[in-house]
Amino acid sequence: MRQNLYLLFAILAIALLGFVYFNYTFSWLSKGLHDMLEFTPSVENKPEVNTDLRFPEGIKYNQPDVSNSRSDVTTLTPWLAPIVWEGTFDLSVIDSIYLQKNITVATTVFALGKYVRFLKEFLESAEQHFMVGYRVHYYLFTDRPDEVPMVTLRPGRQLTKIKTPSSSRWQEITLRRMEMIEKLIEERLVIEADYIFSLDVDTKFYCHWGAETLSDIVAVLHPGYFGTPRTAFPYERRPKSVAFIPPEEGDYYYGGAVIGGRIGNVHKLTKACRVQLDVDRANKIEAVWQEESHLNKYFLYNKPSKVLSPEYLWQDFKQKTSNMKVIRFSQVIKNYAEVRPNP
Ligand SMILES: CC(=O)N[C@H]1[C@@H](OP(=O)(O)OP(=O)(O)OC[C@H]2O[C@@H](n3ccc(=O)[nH]c3=O)[C@H](O)[C@@H]2O)O[C@H](CO)[C@H](O)[C@@H]1O
Ligand SMILES: [Mn+2]
Repeated sequence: MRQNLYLLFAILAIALLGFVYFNYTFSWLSKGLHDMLEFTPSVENKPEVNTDLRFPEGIKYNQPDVSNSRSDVTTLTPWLAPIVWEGTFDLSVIDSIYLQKNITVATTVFALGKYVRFLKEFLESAEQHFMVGYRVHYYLFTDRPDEVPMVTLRPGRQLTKIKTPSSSRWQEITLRRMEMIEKLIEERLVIEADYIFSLDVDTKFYCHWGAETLSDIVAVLHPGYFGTPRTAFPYERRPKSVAFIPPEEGDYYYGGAVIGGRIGNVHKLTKACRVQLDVDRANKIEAVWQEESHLNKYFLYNKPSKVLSPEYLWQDFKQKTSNMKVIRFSQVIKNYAEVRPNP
């Protein structure tokens, strides 16, 4: 009798322990599941790419110079951001640092209306020269998905088409790029990429463009205004527009054809420009160079951490100047009246 009682106690104790354990494990499991479901990556909590400049041991490369490698051009801004020119970087050092990071570079391209015709050369030349060796994901905004040419991409590279409404005004197309990039970052790039470049499509790569261009937030010097006095920059000069810059301010004139950087930084930029564009729209004013004017305003008060020389944005019709050792990326010649939907 007494033995039976002991047995009953033992069974009860085991059952109790089992119950407690099961409950604990279950709540732990369900908490994990709950956390997983709750964790929607956003721009705020995006796990950032490691920005340490880690360098593998045992790599042989040239000793750095102690004098400036380029005496004909400025290679630093007054806030000490590098201006990237041929001869200022050692690609083998750059790649030793960045290849091991296993990064993905999102590249946004807009090709609406007749601008789809620029895609073939753009993509084919990008596959030859742009971020070769790195994972690249093109996000192509277009209203003519059926006219997108088939271009063979290197391994590890992909292209996603994003159906985009047409527009009857070219200004509207360039203006809307900011908000579309802002949304794309929020909806996809927080998960899918580490860096982003936004590039004009009426362009072609002629030479290497690689990881030397990566940084927090990257601007490009417009080839038409390198060396121009700031008073002659085509900034927005009407105070009614938020993009207004007074004549005594300004560092450089940046091109709207290239914007780059880490996802979070470019999100900040596109959001700020979109908000400014909305204010202008409400006040019924359109800046003289659309989003490029707002971009210049943004970069005046939020300085870029790296600046690309005109090697990274040339124009095919321009004669090569002596300080241009290479042309990497250039605007092709286009017949504005023929390709744009309106004058
Ligand atoms: C070299 C440079 O910095 N260029 C800038 C300049 O003129 P651009 O003459 O370079 O402007 P653009 O006609 O190339 O338009 C900019 C981009 O918008 C897209 N697009 C435009 C029209 C159209 O019908 N379909 C279409 O897809 C396309 O991706 C094109 O590359 O000023 C524009 C703003 O006004 C942009 O800031 C451009 O980046
Ligand atoms: Mn262009």
